Amino acid sequence: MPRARRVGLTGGIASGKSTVSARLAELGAVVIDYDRLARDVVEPGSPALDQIAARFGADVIAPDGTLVRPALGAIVFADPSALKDLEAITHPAIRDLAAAREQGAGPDAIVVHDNPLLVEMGAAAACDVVIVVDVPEQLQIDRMVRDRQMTEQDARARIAAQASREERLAVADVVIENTGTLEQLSARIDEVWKDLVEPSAR
Ligand SMILES: CC(C)(COP(=O)(O)OP(=O)(O)OC[C@H]1O[C@@H](n2cnc3c(N)ncnc32)[C@H](O)[C@@H]1O)[C@@H](O)C(=O)NCCC(=O)NCCS
Ligand SMILES: Nc1ncnc2c1ncn2[C@@H]1O[C@H](COP(=O)(O)OP(=O)(O)OP(=O)(O)O)[C@@H](O)[C@H]1O
Repeated sequence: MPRARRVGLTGGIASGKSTVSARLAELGAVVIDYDRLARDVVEPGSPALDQIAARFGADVIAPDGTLVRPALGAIVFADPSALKDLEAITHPAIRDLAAAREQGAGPDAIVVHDNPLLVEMGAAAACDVVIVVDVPEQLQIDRMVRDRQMTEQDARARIAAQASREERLAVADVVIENTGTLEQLSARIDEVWKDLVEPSAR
């Protein structure tokens, strides 16, 4: 197997993707953070933000012109058709920005697409290697409630809006099980990185 260039990194909400991608960046990967891109495409003055205001109303725009993320989140994670509309507005711009970032990486770079919706966006097949960070649902919920002050109901609504564990695992080339300590996670990432840089027979 040739050395990977485009690596997809995914996992359910609060599975530990950002922790994994931060370590991969330290090891030398160029990381494209899709949650970050999703913020960039709705900056004040962007076409996407104008479309969001037209679809969801003035209540989701603050007086300073920025998106009120909790207000929009409350709408879309309670209503699948509203979420679909939001994604139809933002995902094309997110895809374009990701392609430009990848283009800008050097020819020898290992580019990690850190995308919570890699499976949902149909982007897994275009990756050389797909890494899935996997945790049981209850651990996702515990982390969201503990670290993000979310209610259990909000946490469950976000999980319900995403692909299932099984759907993600079905496209995984590498699974990082994140049920242990941060030290164990770090050691596992180093092992995975070694295999990305110098692939053994996979
Ligand atoms: C609804 C919004 C405003 C809520 O913002 P908020 O600050 O509360 O959450 P944030 O954007 O930081 O996302 C946190 C996590 O929620 C989950 N999540 C975000 N968007 C989605 C979605 N469309 N479907 C399922 N889960 C999602 C992801 O696990 C993500 O890591 C925001 O999530 C958004 O604009 N989503 C649509 C864009 C998108 O699909 N982003 C995901 C990366 S492509
Ligand atoms: N093995 C672990 N042990 C303890 N805490 C962990 C472990 N892995 C991750 N965490 C913590 O869990 C929280 C969620 O992790 P992280 O932000 O990396 O998840 P994520 O998948 O990127 O979430 P999101 O989908 O919202 O972007 C963070 O506070 C992180 O420090």
